[in-house]
Amino acid sequence: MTEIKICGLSTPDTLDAALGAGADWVGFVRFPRSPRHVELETARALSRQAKGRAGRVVLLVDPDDASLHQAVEAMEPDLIQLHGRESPERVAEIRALTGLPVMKALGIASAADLASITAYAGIADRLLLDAKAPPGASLPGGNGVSFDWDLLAGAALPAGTMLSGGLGPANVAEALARTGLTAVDVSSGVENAPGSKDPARIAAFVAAARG
Ligand SMILES: O=C(O)c1ccccc1NCC(=O)[C@H](O)[C@H](O)COP(=O)(O)O
Repeated sequence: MTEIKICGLSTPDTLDAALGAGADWVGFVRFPRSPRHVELETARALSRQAKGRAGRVVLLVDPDDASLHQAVEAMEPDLIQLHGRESPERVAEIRALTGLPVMKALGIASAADLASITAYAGIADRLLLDAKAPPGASLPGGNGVSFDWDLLAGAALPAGTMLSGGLGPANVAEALARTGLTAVDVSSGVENAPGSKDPARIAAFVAAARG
C-alpha cells in the first residue's frame, strides 16, 4: 500500500483529518518563515495527539544542536526530516546526537542533482526527493512545484525513498506510476490557502494515492 505523509499540519482539526484519512506520517514544520510553522508548545500538543496513530515527523532546516534538542524533547518524533543544506556528515551527527532516524530531503531540478542520492544513501535512513526551490523562493520546500519525474528513470533509489513536490489529488496517481515509488509526501497540494490544510483535499489525496 502506498505510504503517505501529510506535511505542515498545524491545527488539531486538520491533524485529525489526516489521521482519519489514514496518513502513515504526519509532519510538523519548525521554520519560522513558513506559513506552516508551529510554535514549540503547539508542536508538543499536536505530536501528542498523533502518538500511536501515525508516525510523527519534525521538519527542521539546518538546525543547530540546541533547536534540535528542543524539538526532540517537545515532540518525541519518530523521524527527523532535514530540509536544509545539511551535509552528509551533519546528517550522521544528528542521527548520533538524537538516536532517531533521519530523512534527508534532496532538491531535484536536473539530472546533475541525482548525485546527491548517492552521497546521502546509507547515511540518512530515508531520502525525500523534492523539487528544488525556485529561484527567489523564500522557503526551501512546500512550494507546490514538481520536478521532472522522468529524471528518476533508471536511478538507483534506496528503499523507502519518498516523492514530493507539487503533488495533489489530481497528479499523485500518475506520479506514483511514472516513478515506481511507493511513498509520497504532500503539503500545499492539500491546502486551500498557504498554511491552511483542507480536510476534503487531504481525503481526496489519500484516496487518489491508494486508488
Ligand atoms: O512546507 C513548508 O513550509 C516548508 C518550509 C521549510 C522547509 C520545508 C517545507 N516543506 C517541506 C515538505 O515536506 C513539503 O511537503 C514538500 O516540500 C512538498 O511541498 P509541496 O510541493 O507544497 O507539496
